[in-house]
Amino acid sequence: MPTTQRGLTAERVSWGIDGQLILDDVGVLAPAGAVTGLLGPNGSGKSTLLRVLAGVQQAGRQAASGPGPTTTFDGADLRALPRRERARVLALVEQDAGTDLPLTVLDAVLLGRIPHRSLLAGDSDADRAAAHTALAAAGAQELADREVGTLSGGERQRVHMARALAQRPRLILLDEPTNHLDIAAQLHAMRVLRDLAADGVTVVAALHDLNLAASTCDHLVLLDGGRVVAAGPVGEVLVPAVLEPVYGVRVDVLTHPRTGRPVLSFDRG
Ligand SMILES: Nc1ncnc2c1ncn2[C@@H]1O[C@H](COP(=O)(O)OP(=O)(O)OP(=O)(O)O)[C@@H](O)[C@H]1O
Repeated sequence: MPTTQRGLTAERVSWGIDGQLILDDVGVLAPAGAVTGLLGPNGSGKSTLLRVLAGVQQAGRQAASGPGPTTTFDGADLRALPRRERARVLALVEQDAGTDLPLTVLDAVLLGRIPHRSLLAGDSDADRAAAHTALAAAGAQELADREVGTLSGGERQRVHMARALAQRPRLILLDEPTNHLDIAAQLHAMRVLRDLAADGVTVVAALHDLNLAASTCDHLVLLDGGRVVAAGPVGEVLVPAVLEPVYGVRVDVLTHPRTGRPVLSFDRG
């Protein structure tokens, strides 16, 4: 039965390679207008899951019989959407997505506008305005004329974010969006994600920093070994009983004196 849930719903998602199951019967719910954090140790399957959700990698079937995987957004089957249509709905910001092309930052961000214009048309004034707005929102306006290949890791990260913002997606999937960013830039990036969510966008971000997740996310999905081991509100997932067996560290949870959100402290136990 089709779901009318607003946001992203994925069910029975599996993916494997060379006989090894990397994602094992994963289900994800990412509500619209919320920031969902995708957590898990190295190699737990976060990047693979984001790529499968984005349609870059095809989900496999868990069992030969029974229903196959589903990925729906606002009730529509994402995998059934033509590629161009899907690019109008969702943006994927991958980790360290490099380019060897001699592109300026502005041109790279303008690529985000392609799904929104007719196939033979060039960039319109509106496209360029959208690109500059996205660059400003991502804190990368001063980089507009630079060549992407000459940027630092953190500068490149902002450009990836700007390209996704220029796409004006209703669903944004980000793999480690704070990678390479200094602390002020990390907080800025998470603010951008919160603002998108406030505008009704469905935001899913793979994060390693559990304190950043604690301070920013509404909803969390925790992967371990390619399976979902916990999902729910921040206060239910970021607790020692859930985190300690997954990460193999001791966890203490304090309460932030101003925000009331959890603040985590770790040691090797
Ligand atoms: N194309 C591939 N070929 C072989 N193994 C793969 C492939 N893609 C992913 N894997 C393996 O699948 C597992 C999950 O990888 P994935 O990149 O999804 O994890 P992750 O949770 O994003 O990790 P990290 O936090 O280290 O970025 C890893 O063990 C990885 O080596």
